[in-house]
Amino acid sequence: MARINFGGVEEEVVTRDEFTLDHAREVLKNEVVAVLGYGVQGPAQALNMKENGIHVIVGQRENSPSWEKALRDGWKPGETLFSLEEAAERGTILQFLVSDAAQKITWPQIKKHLKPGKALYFSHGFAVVYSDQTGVVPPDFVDVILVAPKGSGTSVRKNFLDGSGINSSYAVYQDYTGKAVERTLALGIAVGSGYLFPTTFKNEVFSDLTGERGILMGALAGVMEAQYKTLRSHGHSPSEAFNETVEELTQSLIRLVSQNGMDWMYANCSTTAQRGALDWRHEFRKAVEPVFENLYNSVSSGEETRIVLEANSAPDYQSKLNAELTEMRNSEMWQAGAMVRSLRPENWGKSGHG
Ligand SMILES: NC(=O)C1=CN([C@@H]2O[C@H](COP(=O)(O)OP(=O)(O)OC[C@H]3O[C@@H](n4cnc5c(N)ncnc54)[C@H](O)[C@@H]3O)[C@@H](O)[C@H]2O)C=CC1
Ligand SMILES: CC(=O)[C@](C)(O)C(=O)O
Ligand SMILES: [Mg+2]
Ligand SMILES: [Mg+2]
Repeated sequence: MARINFGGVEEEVVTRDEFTLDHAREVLKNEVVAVLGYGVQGPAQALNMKENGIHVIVGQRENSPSWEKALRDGWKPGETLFSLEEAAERGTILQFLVSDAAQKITWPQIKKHLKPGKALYFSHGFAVVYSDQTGVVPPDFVDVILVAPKGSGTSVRKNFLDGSGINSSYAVYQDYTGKAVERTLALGIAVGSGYLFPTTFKNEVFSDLTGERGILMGALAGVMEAQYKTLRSHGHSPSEAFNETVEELTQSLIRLVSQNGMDWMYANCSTTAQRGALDWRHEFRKAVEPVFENLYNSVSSGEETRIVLEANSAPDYQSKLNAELTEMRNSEMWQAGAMVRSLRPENWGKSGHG
């Protein structure tokens, strides 16, 4: 494990140079990894592991869209594709990758198939940390481990295919076999992580729920909407408002942040922009700090979990969710966005504008 200095704080990080894929294969050579659930993370982790030479089977509800997707991806019913319970019975490592809400529902079925020495693997601390709400309390005779890729399953797969990797956090909640850490790291490398950083189940879920509700998704959309609305209310055209709010960010500036940090992005903008951004940054921070504090409290109290589980248990959940996403897609701002995207030279002739 390498000790790495992150801005003055030392942390231990595992890279795939240290924990090689060959070593991961050795650790997992007698294991059958059952990936339970084939939604977003399931396909990415299952395919990456399979292509890395790990013995993988998939468990998924039959006659569901995800079952069809598993067939299209080449998993064979009766050989490598089974019902959830059949796969849970056959697997020695059970990767519980149905949605968090479905983990609560399917837990009684899966639990039956946990035998001494098996490992129960999560990509989120959710089910275990909020066990008072989910009922997921693993028996004491299994390893309980976590590898949480810090990105969408789509990126887990895409980065694997282009030879890079995603970063993931890892944690051991319960070490029954004495080999839980080795198993966790081997799985982390096998699913395509570039490096792994340690966490706990609780820290993983608290930071993940905060991040996705915050800057990664919730704040991102909310702040963009606020700026777009302000520009529009002062008479700016949709294309101008969208370009100055989203397109310039995603096509140019955020890429510079990704490459070399915020100061470097600033340094590559005009001195006029730099002066204003350096001043206004403090205004924005002060304005949203209380919102983030409320958010964190809502995560740590279990309120966010309660909302998620309640929403997911509604019979019309999927149609309500689709309606909300459609409303977003059909808003003026994101319709303008679709048109702006179609005007990117690489998209000419593909759709939208004539
Ligand atoms: N989506 C992502 O990219 C990320 C997800 N995670 C975590 O990975 C885990 C899996 O998440 P996703 O892949 O997003 O899940 P998902 O929402 O795509 O659902 C996965 C599967 O759950 C199955 N499912 C849903 N309800 C069910 C039920 N009642 N009975 C049986 N199966 C049911 C669906 O058929 C689907 O194949 C979660 O713990 C999530 O928090 C972690 C990092 C990123
Ligand atoms: C992609 C990811 O890591 C998220 C945003 O936390 C999630 O999908 O839950
Ligand atoms: Mg996340
Ligand atoms: Mg998440």
